[in-house]
Amino acid sequence: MTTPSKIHFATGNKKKLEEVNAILAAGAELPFEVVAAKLDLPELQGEPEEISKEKCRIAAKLVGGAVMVEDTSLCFNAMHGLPGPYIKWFLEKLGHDGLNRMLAGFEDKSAYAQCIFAYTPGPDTEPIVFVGRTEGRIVQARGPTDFGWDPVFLPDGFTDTYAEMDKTTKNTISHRYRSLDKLRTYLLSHAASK
Ligand SMILES: O=c1nc[nH]c2c1ncn2[C@H]1C[C@H](O)[C@@H](COP(=O)(O)OP(=O)(O)OP(=O)(O)O)O1
Ligand SMILES: [Mg+2]
Repeated sequence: MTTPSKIHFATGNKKKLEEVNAILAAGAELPFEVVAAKLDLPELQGEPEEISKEKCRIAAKLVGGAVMVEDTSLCFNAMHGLPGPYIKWFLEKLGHDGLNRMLAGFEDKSAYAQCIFAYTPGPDTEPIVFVGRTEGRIVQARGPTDFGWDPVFLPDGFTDTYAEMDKTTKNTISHRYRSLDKLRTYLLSHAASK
């Protein structure tokens, strides 16, 4: 289906919106407009791809048009991918120190950040998903604490945590960048020819 001229990015998270805007602004000019829709979307459970799709269906009904949403997971390999999509509650209840303590009994501190964008051109179309992952490990909190679990995630190949690094660096290596870049490529390839 041809990419519409206007797509809503539905989220309740200001920091996500800032990153999405920055990532899109750093790329080629887009033949469509992305507008923010501040929605309080439910925290669903299940497989991450299904969560993103269902979130997208709900948002598309609310907005009544083309929508993109994303759901972000933080997955501990020692725990076979948990907390995964439930990281929001673990972070809220346990804090950065508690996330480290969860891994105290394990040698393996490796983890990956995963973002799954889901997009639909409208409420009657099945959403499609784009998975982006960044591998790393869980460390003691370092850096500003203004965005979620950024202080405890050290991406592989870096000495700075997500929180410590420049925003522009995070936005070229992050789970969110990798997922959104795939969605952008898809949307561009389906745009009406100019
Ligand atoms: O890059 C990130 N760096 C650090 N923390 C992050 C990041 N991205 C999401 N997060 C946090 C927010 C929430 O505690 C959980 C994901 O839950 P998630 O449902 O996807 O986000 P949310 O409820 O804040 O916003 P939304 O309205 O889009 O669902 O991880
Ligand atoms: Mg959420």
